[in-house]
This record gives sequence, structure tokens and C-alpha cells, in this order.
Amino acid sequence: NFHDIPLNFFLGPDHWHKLYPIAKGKNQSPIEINSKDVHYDPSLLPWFVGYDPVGARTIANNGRTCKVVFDDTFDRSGYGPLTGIYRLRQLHFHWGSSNDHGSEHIVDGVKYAGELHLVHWNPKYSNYAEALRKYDGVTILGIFLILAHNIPVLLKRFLFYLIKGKEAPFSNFDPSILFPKSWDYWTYHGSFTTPPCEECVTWILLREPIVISPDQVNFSWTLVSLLSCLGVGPRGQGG
Ligand SMILES: N/C(=N\S(N)(=O)=O)N1CCCC1
Ligand SMILES: [Zn+2]
Repeated sequence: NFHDIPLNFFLGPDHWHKLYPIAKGKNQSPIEINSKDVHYDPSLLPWFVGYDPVGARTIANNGRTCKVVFDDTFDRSGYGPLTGIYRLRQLHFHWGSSNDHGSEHIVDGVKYAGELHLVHWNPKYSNYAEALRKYDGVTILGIFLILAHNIPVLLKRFLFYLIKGKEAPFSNFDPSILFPKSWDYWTYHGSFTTPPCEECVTWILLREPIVISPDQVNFSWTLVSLLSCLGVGPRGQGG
């Protein structure tokens, strides 16, 4: 619940280590990617994904972001190129108060307007909580967002429709429809970017950003979120 987040969280990253010592670890995310320091690794495989749209369960506004939760009780959705198939658990967005910042990772000094994160965990562990304690427990797919003019206002409006702290049914959604054309990626080993900050994350960051335009946000998301709040959400063929 929004109010359960300890005050420490709101005091910002410099204070997180008081509750989460790992926040001062050596593999903390986000990082800045400098193209001149990136090494090509021929052993890395192209990555693939197979999301079952029926796996989407709810959409919620936790007061800080919009989060879509998926059914991760069995191998319904997964992706590589890591060892084994990781299960999609949730996706969420990061954005700023204007289009010149908002992403968590920075590329050659560029802050994108936002960043979409798809959080997956390794089912070789018995559950998500155990996966958080393992080096190869979690992988997060990060996609940079370029927002057309005045999108932050529209995103805030979208969040407004998802009444703060309210969760609404949401299904029949395949996140891969949001993916860019190129699936070229950078990868590194890091952590969650907010508490608990565990260093259990293999990051896969797509080099090509996606562009979100007002009509997309203003119409589809708002409509979907409104319908979700009213419990009407997209379901199967019924739409
Ligand atoms: N920081 C996080 N995800 S992120 N921004 O690193 O993808 N999370 C914290 C709790 C569950 C996900
Ligand atoms: Zn995130």
C-alpha cells in the first residue's frame, strides 16, 4: 500500500542504505552507459520473448508509477537470452515532470523522457522472494521512452484515472506490442533501482527507444484505465 512505504524511501537514494545496506553495494543500478566503454560479447544470444496476453491480471497506480501485474504461477511468459526462461511478474513506468528527463539509465549523457521496466524472475527458484536472494534470480527488460510533446501531463492524467492506491482488473495484454523494431540490447549485472536494491538483476536494455504519442496515451491508455477502474477491462475477445 502506498502508505506502507517507509519514510526512508521518500528521503531519497542517499538514505536508503540506512534500511537497505546493499544500496551502497558495488553493483547498484541504474548506471550510465557510455558507448565507448561497451564491449561486444559474441557469446550473447539474440533474445526472444513469449508473453501470453491472458497472463495480465491487474493495473494499479501505487502513487509513484503505473504497474501492470501478471500471473507468474507457472511458465506462461518468458524470455531469454539467459539460462532458462524467466517469468514475467510485473511491468511499470518511470518518467519525469518534463520530457528532458525521467529515465533511470542514462546513455552517453542522454536522459530519456521515461523508461519502461518488465520485471521477470527465474523459476529455477521456488518463488520470487527466493529469487531476490540469488545472483541470477531476476532479469529486467528496460525500454527507453521518447514522449511526444506534453506527454508527462497526459501520463499524470492517465494515473489520475487509476485512482491512487486502487487496483483494477486488466487482462488480454501482451507487453511485446510496446517493443521497438530493433531488439539490439546492452546487458550488465546490477540491482533493483529502488529498495530493496538487491543485486540480483541481469539488466537487458534495448538500445532503440519507443515513441509514445499523445493520441496513444490520451486515448488507448486512458480508455483502458478508465474501463479497468470500472471493472470493464479488456477481457478475451470481448475487448
Ligand atoms: N525497483 C524495482 N524495480 S526496477 N525499477 O528496478 O525495475 N522494484 C522494487 C520492488 C519491485 C520492483
Ligand atoms: Zn523500474
